This record gives sequence, C-alpha cells and structure tokens, in this order.
Amino acid sequence: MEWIQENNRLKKTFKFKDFVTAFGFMSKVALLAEKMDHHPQWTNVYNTVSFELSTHDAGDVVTDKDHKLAKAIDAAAS
Ligand SMILES: C[C@H](O)[C@H](O)[C@H]1CNC2=NC(N)=NC(=O)C2=N1
Repeated sequence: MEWIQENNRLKKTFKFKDFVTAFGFMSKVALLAEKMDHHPQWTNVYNTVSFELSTHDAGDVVTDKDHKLAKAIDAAAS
C-alpha cells in the first residue's frame, strides 16, 4: 500500500510481524519526528501502525512537511 491523500490527510498503514517489531518502528519514527519537529497522528493496534499526516500550524492541511515526514517514515520501515 502507498500513501494516499484524502480529506487533507496523508494516510498509510504498515503491518509488522508482531507488536515488538511495530513498536521498534514507532520508536524510530518518534525520534525522527522529534528531529524534524513534525509529529504524526498515528494509531497502533498490535502489529499495525496507521498514520494520518497533516500540518496543524498550516490549518490542518497537507504540506511539504508531511510529504517529507512520509518519506522518512518509509525509510524507517524498510
Ligand atoms: C512549535 C512546534 O514547532 C510546532 O507546534 C510543530 C510541532 N509538530 C507539528 N506536527 C505537525 N504534524 N504539525 C504541526 O503543525 C506541527 N507543529
């Protein structure tokens, strides 16, 4: 699955083999989000992590910052 843009959100869901692997990925994303000063809206259920990215400061729309974070998230997952 790729990132899809709908309702002013950039969305993607990642599935891992188990919770520990999913949480390891989330730890990486937390650090890179902090470094980028751009933070995802996300949910985690067991081995699944879902993102809905938008830029609150820009009025909750998708900006270049979200596209950059999406790329970094993909890199963290691979
Ligand atoms: C003060 C701080 O730089 C801002 O509040 C940053 C933090 N992280 C953020 N994350 C997201 N997703 N959108 C923002 O507008 C945003 N703003």
